[in-house]
Amino acid sequence: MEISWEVEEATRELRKYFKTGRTKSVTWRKNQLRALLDLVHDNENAMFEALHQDLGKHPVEAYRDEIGGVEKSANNSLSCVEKWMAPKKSNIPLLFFPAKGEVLSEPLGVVLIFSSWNFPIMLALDPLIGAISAGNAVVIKPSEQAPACSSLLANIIPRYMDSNAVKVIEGGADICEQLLLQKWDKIFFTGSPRVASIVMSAAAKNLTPVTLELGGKCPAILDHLSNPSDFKLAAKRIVGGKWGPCSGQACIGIDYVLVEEKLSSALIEVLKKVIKRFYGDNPVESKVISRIVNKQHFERLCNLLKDPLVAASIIHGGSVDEENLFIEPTILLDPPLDSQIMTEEIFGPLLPIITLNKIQESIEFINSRPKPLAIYAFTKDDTLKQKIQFETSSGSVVFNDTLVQFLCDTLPFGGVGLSGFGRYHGKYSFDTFSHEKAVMHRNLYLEIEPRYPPWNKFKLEFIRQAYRLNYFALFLQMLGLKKYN
Ligand SMILES: NC(=O)c1ccc[n+]([C@@H]2O[C@H](COP(=O)([O-])OP(=O)(O)OC[C@H]3O[C@@H](n4cnc5c(N)ncnc54)[C@H](O)[C@@H]3O)[C@@H](O)[C@H]2O)c1
Repeated sequence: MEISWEVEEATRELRKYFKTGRTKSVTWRKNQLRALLDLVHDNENAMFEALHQDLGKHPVEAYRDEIGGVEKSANNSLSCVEKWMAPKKSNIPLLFFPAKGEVLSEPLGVVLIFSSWNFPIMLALDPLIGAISAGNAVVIKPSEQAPACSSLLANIIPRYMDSNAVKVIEGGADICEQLLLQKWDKIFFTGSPRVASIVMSAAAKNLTPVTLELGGKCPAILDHLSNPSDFKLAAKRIVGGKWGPCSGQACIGIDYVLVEEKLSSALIEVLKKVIKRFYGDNPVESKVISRIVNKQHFERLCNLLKDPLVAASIIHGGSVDEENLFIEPTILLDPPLDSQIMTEEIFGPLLPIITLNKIQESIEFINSRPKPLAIYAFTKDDTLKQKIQFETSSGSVVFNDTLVQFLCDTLPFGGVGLSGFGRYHGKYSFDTFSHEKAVMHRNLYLEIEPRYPPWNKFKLEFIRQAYRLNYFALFLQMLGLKKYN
């Protein structure tokens, strides 16, 4: 494959600049974070416009889910980066006495960030914050499926940030493939499992580490909530967690709801009322609900509804408007479990409700499917909470709310199994783009001869006792009777 001049030149320049060591200084990192904050501040309206153009996102939703989140994350990194960079002292076991140990976080080098179209600003700039905080040089490849945001980022990033170290390269699959032929020190990918496996195969050629932020089917479990106001609040949060972010086109949005059969009609009634309150009598005219990103995804979602058994399960909504790429908030009751809508990530405004005899069956239901990026559960039952926490596996678990984990910088964000691997946000982003280097300082005295050949029984016994003593010393340290160094 022919590599474009832009791709070759960009990676060559970044590598050369990274080698100068300038990106490693705390001053450079902080200046870049400040520049990013200026960029967001000065271009807020342009971002609102681009997000509206690509996805019909309302400015408040755009600020809540993207622009505000980036500001919050950059401010957090700005105030913590010096602390994160500082070498961390490490206890060294007595076995190695006399010695000192520390852990140094060093930048990985030149990194590549692929972002997705559904949060095109957030998913490009939030990993960038981690990458520059950790002192790396970066290429961002925004999603070509959100073209207004992609070209806005390509236009403004060089005007604010150190363009020797941060570059935006726009394009589709062809450019992605060219980028993947270059050597990177890390690839941070947000997108689908299909493309993730292409990325991982390419990365394997150079043993490049990858972080894969993927999606999946995130379930919401609704338990008995005897207090009617709890039930209503849970239903409201389910609406917020399904249609709130980008009209369901969100990796951590609710994909389907699990509820006991006897509660399903009450749930549907409340959901309908909340949908009406949020989006009005005629949601197609609503200015607060995002549009489907493009015709291809619109058709994909319409096809999910074409299966006659699925169509028969629609109990609310279902209307579509191709011209405006709009699909009404739609609720389906018990579509067949082997239909596409229940086997593939929906990534749109369709909400299947799956009824169970007992809510405890939700554990088995979830465990019989690929590991989701998030599990949401509305319950006050501690036993059920324990079962969900310890008997299922997912990127995150949230009790009695939805989506909030994404904005919480102190928690790691990432998937497991088919929903991806690696984590970011806050300090986790810094770690994702750093190598933790072990440093040990020893002195040139106190030589222990039994560690060297020629071997004999005495040396074996000496090493055995030295290792045991080491554990004894650790035991003393646990009791607070011994301090290393
Ligand atoms: N975990 C998360 O944080 C998160 C966030 C948003 C979306 N997602 C997931 O992303 C998916 C939807 O996003 P998408 O449609 O943008 O995904 P996608 O996999 O189609 O595209 C993601 C990125 O890969 C690039 N790409 C496309 N073809 C490529 C190729 N052949 N080689 C290399 N790169 C290529 C795209 O340009 C884009 O930048 C959903 O599965 C969703 O759950 C996950």
